[in-house]
Amino acid sequence: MTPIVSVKDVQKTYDGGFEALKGVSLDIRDGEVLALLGPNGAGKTTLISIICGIATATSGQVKVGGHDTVDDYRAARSLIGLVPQEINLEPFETVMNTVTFSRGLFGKPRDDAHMERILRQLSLWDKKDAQTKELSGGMKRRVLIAKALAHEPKVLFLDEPTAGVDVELRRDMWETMKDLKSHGVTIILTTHYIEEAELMADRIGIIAKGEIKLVREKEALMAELGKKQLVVELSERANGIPESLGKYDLTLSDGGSEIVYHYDSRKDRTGITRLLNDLQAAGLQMSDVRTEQSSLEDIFVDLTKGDAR
Ligand SMILES: Nc1ncnc2c1ncn2[C@@H]1O[C@H](COP(=O)(O)OP(=O)(O)OP(=O)(O)O)[C@@H](O)[C@H]1O
Repeated sequence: MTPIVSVKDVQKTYDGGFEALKGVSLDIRDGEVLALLGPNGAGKTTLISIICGIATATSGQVKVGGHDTVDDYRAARSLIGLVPQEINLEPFETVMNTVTFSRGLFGKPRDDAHMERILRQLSLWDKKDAQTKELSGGMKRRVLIAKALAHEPKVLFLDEPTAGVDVELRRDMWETMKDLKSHGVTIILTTHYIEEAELMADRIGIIAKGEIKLVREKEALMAELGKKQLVVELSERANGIPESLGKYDLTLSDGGSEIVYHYDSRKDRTGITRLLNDLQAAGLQMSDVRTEQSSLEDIFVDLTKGDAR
């Protein structure tokens, strides 16, 4: 399937000489929710700004729906809705006018039915005549989404939609995102919250120091969570793994005082009982046994260690 957004070798050096993106390539699939996780200053906003045509790449190419974001800016931009991090609404304007105006900016004809549909979908219909300054923080964020959807884009970028919002509002936002996805909108969301990525995303991308470190199906990452390690502490250091234990996935660690067994905890037979018997039969004395599990958080911390700027 042709990706709805294709990013190829995008590099960005800001005027001061700082390299914020170091050759990023990424394909976004039609209809998916992709969560971009990364520490502060990783380059998430820079990447989104380049895709949306707000910033220019120093080199590389971005296409949206097959349209080059530089050569064919208008066509590419009209397929994109952007919900920024900051709330930037006209305080004295009504919700309806705010959203209608956004549609007009894209040269789209007035469409009252579409306006009603998105305002209802975002639970803002009751507030259509209210001035934006009269709205709660959560409603203002939903108005930003309505604005971004006003011109019927195919792809919606949400830059940290739930940063600094309370738990209840975060849940509301998640419901809104699920609803939009069910209506076929492709969603790219940047977040610091691993829980949010786990809950919302079809795929998870990890970005750090201007580089994409990993893009994986969430299910595959979850399967990774199923991978566990059994660490067997030995009473005496071993020089190597005995040949009789060659059939197990074992590594020797901590200078030979631990044997680590990698296994899949979701399987019916983990092989642990057999391994412990075989260790004993091989003459290895065990002093302790513990299990360890890798989580998305571990993977994230591992990949982005020391990368926050
Ligand atoms: N206009 C600019 N001029 C110079 N440097 C900039 C500019 N905008 C961003 N940067 C730098 O580029 C890097 C990436 O910034 P960016 O805003 O893309 O990160 P981010 O991943 O979105 O971070 P956060 O999670 O804090 O929003 C940072 O080191 C930032 O200081």
